[in-house]
Amino acid sequence: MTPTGRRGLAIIGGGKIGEALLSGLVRRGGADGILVCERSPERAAQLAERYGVGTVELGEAAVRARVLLLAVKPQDIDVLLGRLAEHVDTGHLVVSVAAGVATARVEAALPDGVPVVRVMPNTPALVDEGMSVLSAGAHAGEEHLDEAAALLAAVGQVRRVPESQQDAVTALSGSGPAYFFYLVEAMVDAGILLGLPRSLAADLVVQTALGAAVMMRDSGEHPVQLREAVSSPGGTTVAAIRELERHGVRAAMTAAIEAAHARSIELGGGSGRDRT
Ligand SMILES: NC(=O)C1=CN([C@@H]2O[C@H](COP(=O)(O)OP(=O)(O)OC[C@H]3O[C@@H](n4cnc5c(N)ncnc54)[C@H](O)[C@@H]3O)[C@@H](O)[C@H]2O)C=CC1
Ligand SMILES: O=C(O)[C@@H]1CCC=N1
Repeated sequence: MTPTGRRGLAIIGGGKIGEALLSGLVRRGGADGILVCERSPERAAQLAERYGVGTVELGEAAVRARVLLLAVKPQDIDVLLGRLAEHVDTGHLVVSVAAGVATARVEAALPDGVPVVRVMPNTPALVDEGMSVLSAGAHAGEEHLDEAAALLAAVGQVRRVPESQQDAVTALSGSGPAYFFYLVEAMVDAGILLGLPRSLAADLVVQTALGAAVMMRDSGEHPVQLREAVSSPGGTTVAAIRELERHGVRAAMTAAIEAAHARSIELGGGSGRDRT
């Protein structure tokens, strides 16, 4: 049963991803109906000022909000769930974005039957270009998945996967923005090495990254075809790509994503199971 008076969403944990989601949701629908519960009073005050949202204690969040979005570190999730359990019932929808943490682990800490949806978002939600991937827990139905999807669609794209794929998703799109930032950092540094001013190098690389991303999204062509179109015979691009291959950049990327996958499993204490 859902007590009347419960409405909207409470974001529990207003850190980097909590803020990324919050900013997009407020931009899209305003601050009304969004609460933030944040352990650090300074951070809570900062978010209240920045986004005009109300800040609440954990118990009040559960009394006032129907959807509880848990955005604390995997290492903090058990303590949070322990405190949350007495305030939650089956009328709530619990959405967890904690990397690696299986829905079964969240469900086990809460009263029986509480619907749980696991989501892996990413920080481009800050600019409405997020990628959020959803999986249902044992007590979450289509309506819960739809509700979580509608929420996250406000800040970017949404996909659904079986929960067993969530650690791979985490390694690819959850952590993925950092790989691109790292690459851009390296390219800007190379431009500086070649004598360009930092701000010009940064502008060139960021616009190039954006243009390349839009082409990959909109052209309908495979990245290999797009790369071939840049690579003139005997030209500059093939000279550069040969060095990337020689230094094992492709293999390094594979190893990096495998390491993120392994770490996601480790953080969660094991791989998530799919619903049967
Ligand atoms: N940063 C990212 O790009 C992404 C993070 N995630 C996941 O989101 C979660 C949060 O990550 P970040 O935002 O990067 O961490 P963060 O450390 O920036 O934020 C966590 C926030 O939770 C607060 N907190 C901790 N325990 C609390 C409690 N009991 N009640 C209220 N607030 C509490 C902390 O004070 C902190 O502000 C993690 O589980 C991570 O795996 C998922 C996708 C992307
Ligand atoms: O690094 C992390 O653990 C989190 C999960 C995905 C992105 N950031």
